[in-house]
Parts: sequence; C-alpha cells; structure tokens
Amino acid sequence: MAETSHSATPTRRPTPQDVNDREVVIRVRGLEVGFGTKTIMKDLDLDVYRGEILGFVGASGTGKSVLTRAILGLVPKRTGTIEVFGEDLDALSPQSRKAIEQRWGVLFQQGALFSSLTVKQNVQVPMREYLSISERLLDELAMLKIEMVGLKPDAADKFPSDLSGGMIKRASLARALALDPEIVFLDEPTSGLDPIGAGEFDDLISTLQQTLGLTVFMVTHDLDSLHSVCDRIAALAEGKIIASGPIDTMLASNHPWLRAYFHGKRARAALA
Ligand SMILES: Nc1ncnc2c1ncn2[C@@H]1O[C@H](COP(=O)(O)OP(=O)(O)OP(=O)(O)O)[C@@H](O)[C@H]1O
Repeated sequence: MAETSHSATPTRRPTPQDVNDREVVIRVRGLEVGFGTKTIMKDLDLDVYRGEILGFVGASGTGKSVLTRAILGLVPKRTGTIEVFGEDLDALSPQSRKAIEQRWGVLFQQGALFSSLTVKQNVQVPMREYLSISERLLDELAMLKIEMVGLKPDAADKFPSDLSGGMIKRASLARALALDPEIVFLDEPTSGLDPIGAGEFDDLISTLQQTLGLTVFMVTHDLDSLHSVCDRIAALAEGKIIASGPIDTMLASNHPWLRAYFHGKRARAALA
C-alpha cells in the first residue's frame, strides 16, 4: 500500500499486519462530546491508519456524525484530544489549521451541494477558497475531478436538481477530492442508492483509495460496503468504541449489538 497520498500506482489491499505497522493519521483520545445536559460520547479513543478504509458503524443516533464533525472541528468537544497527521488540532494556529484542512475532504450526508451552483462550480468551491490559480486551471482541475468520479463531462454544467441520487454522490465526492486530500470523510455515502448504484460507488471508493493512497473514514449502515471495501470497522455504542478490527473480528464478537447487527436478518444477504 502506498504511503504517499498521490501515488498513481495501484496497490494491493492491506493485511491486518500492514495496518498495525502503519502511521496513525487520526488519533482520538478521551473524547467527550455533548449538547446541554446530554452526553453523546465519553472517554472515546480511536485510531485511523494511513491508507485504510475504516468503516464506522453504530445504531442510529449513537453519534457517528457527531464524532465525524468533532474531528472536523464542526462541533465543540468538552474534553479529550484529536490529533490529525500528528498535530493536536487544539494547538494549531489558524494558519496551520487551514493547512491541515486542505489535506482532508468531506462528503456530507445528502451530498450538501450548493443548489445554485453547477457541479463544476461546486467542485471549484474549495479550490477557490484555498488555491490561487487561474480560471483556466480551475476549469481543468474541476473537469479532472469530475472524470475521476465517473461522471460524464456534460454533468459539469448541470445543477444538483438535474442529477440522480448516484450522480449527486459522485459530484459530492468530486468536491471532496478537489484539493487532492490525504483523508476523505464519507458520511453514509451509499444511503439512498439502489444496490447496483451502491455497489458501483463502493467500487469507486476502493479504486480511488488504492490509486490515490487515500485514507477513508466512512460512516455507513451498509453491510455490503462493510464486507466488500472496508479494511477495518469500528463500532460505536454507549458513547464508546466497543470493538474495532477487520470484518472477521466483528463477526466473531459476542457483543449483543454487534451480534444483532452482523448476524441479524438484514445481514444474511451480505454474508451469502
Ligand atoms: N447540534 C446538535 N445539538 C443537539 N443535539 C445534537 C446535535 N447534533 C447531534 N445531536 C444529537 O446527537 C446524537 C447523535 O447524532 P448523530 O447524528 O451523530 O447520530 P448518528 O449515529 O450519526 O445517527 P444516524 O446513523 O441516524 O445518522 C443524536 O441524539 C442527535 O440528536
């Protein structure tokens, strides 16, 4: 597995041993997040390794999106540390923080595209914010990202309202990739897609991870994604990570929620 972010060489999938030897790109320790009197997570620890696809699971409302947003600095934490690329995010100057933000991309739930902008203009939003480059280069780079996610060139001038659900996900992914990130955060990327579209999106994520050396932090309820593309899975329950490891570790767990999730009725098709 390539350790650099922009290697063009396709790479093999990592073994658990590879993952253990790998650099930690996100390290969360003792995290507590809450709103008012409600505590969503407490004493939460999590490591994400460079180059892996980490699937992040948990029952609805357990705090998967909140954790993602806490790492991104979009919701405040009460206590704990969050390090990204070895840097404590609390200790950074605004300038250094901005430099770190350029190294990650985010695909929010529902895509979160700007409805008044075309696909190309949406992809260019982060480029305009962080890069000083000519309009011609902005156009060329945006078209490259649009092609990378499997959209046809004519999608560039379409507005989100003209796109199918699958195209919206791809356009959002193109925007997440706008600044050649090392980490991408994907919040339920296959939700709302039909099984074929979801499978194609999984393949796209896997291909991009292998060709670009991306680290992927993927919140998902999609058992097929967990089985087919994730190198490791981390499960959130009762405000903590209750288990993490490759799919086989999760399947072998005796934790009641994990058993119900991975061996319940809905799990049968994915296991078949
Ligand atoms: N800004 C906020 N203010 C108050 N409560 C919030 C806020 N954001 C999230 N919550 C609460 O935090 C809890 C966790 O929400 P979160 O969206 O992270 O769950 P989730 O695990 O991602 O769920 P799902 O799988 O359904 O998307 C929920 O009870 C939610 O209502």
